[in-house]
Amino acid sequence: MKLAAEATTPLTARTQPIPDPGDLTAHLPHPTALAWIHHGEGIVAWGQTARITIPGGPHRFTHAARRLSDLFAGAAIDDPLKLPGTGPLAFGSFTFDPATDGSVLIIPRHILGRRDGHAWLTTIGAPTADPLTLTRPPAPPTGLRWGEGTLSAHDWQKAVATAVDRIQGGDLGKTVLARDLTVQAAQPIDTRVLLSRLAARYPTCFTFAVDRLIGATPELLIRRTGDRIDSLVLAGTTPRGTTPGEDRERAQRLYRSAKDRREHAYAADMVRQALTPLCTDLHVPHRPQILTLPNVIHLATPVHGTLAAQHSVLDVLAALHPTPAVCGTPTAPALDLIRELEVMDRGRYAGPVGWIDTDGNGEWGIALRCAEIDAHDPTRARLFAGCGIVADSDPAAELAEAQAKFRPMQEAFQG
Ligand SMILES: C=C(O[C@H]1C=CC=C(C(=O)O)[C@@H]1O)C(=O)O
Repeated sequence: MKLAAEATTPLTARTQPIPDPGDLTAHLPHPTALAWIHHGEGIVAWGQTARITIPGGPHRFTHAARRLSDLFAGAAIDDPLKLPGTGPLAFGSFTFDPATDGSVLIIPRHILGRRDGHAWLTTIGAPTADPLTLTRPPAPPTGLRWGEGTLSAHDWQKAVATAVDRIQGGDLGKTVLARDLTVQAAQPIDTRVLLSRLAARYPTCFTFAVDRLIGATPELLIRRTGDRIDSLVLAGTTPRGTTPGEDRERAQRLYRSAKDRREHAYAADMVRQALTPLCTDLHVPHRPQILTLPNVIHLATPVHGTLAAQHSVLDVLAALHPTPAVCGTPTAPALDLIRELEVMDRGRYAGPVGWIDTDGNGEWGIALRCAEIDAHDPTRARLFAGCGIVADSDPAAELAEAQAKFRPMQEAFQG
């Protein structure tokens, strides 16, 4: 496996407690930013001390973990706080398809964090004068032009109908089909504006940015804090209603829908199976809960467990990804059908996104409700949304669901 890294060796890192900075996104000095924010807490970062690019392959998480621990190994760390997210860490984002290149881990130069009444600034490498000074004020995107992505709405519904036929024919139980939209802005897109809008409007989601991929995902793939792990499995969705009464009625219909409960059970069962061998105890409720977001209502299963051994958060990711929430079940035929019917490369959409520290702790979501800014043209981006497809899925209803899932990012662009 070929890994590219560029680093100051050996790594030095200093974490300093600081007064509460308030809104984390307001302190990002550059349009390119790294972020993981939940309920206004978390970490934002900028600059690059090291970058590990990870090619596709079956052992990509293991190899990424090994390369990262080589970089962290000789580090001289001054961290009086020793909290999750203090000290040096890497942000990461992996491609959805295990076979594709494009996964990345980035050790930033500066990290600003706030959590549980603490706030801190970590500098990796030589100290610099006042890293919290804005060098360029954020500029909202203007002159937006929207376009259909790889498949038109009509062709995507045809793909959904084909998937339903294959599922009814017995090839598989569930797949997940996604589509993309494109947006063109008049100027290079400033990540900070999108981040601050998403974090303010979707505080219960995990607002993230890693290497041009930005979004606010409701789905926590895995959080590892010492030997404790948490996950929030989502699958089964209905768009929000327009009144509280309609919301209640939609939530009840979702909860009672055999189709959505089956779609959800595939995902919750797989997470239980994947985590059981890694844990001494694992709690997966038998019935899902209702999770209401500003745009959609989901079926949700919160999972908690205790790890049996020293597995890093990347080891746990390797066991989980891709879950049926984004791929389907069984995994191999579901992935083949996605490759055949979507006709696009998902890139890092629906892949794991998050951060990992030197102890192997971290928080990783599934990169949903997101956009990827073009690597070669920073005025362009692609938005993604997908839906679980089972034997009785209706293409028109899935299209409406995908449109509701595009809303957070579309509105983040629009203001
Ligand atoms: C694939 C997506 O959502 C997944 C997560 C939650 C609910 C889903 C659903 O009900 O289809 C999907 O499995 C997406 O938002 O692009």
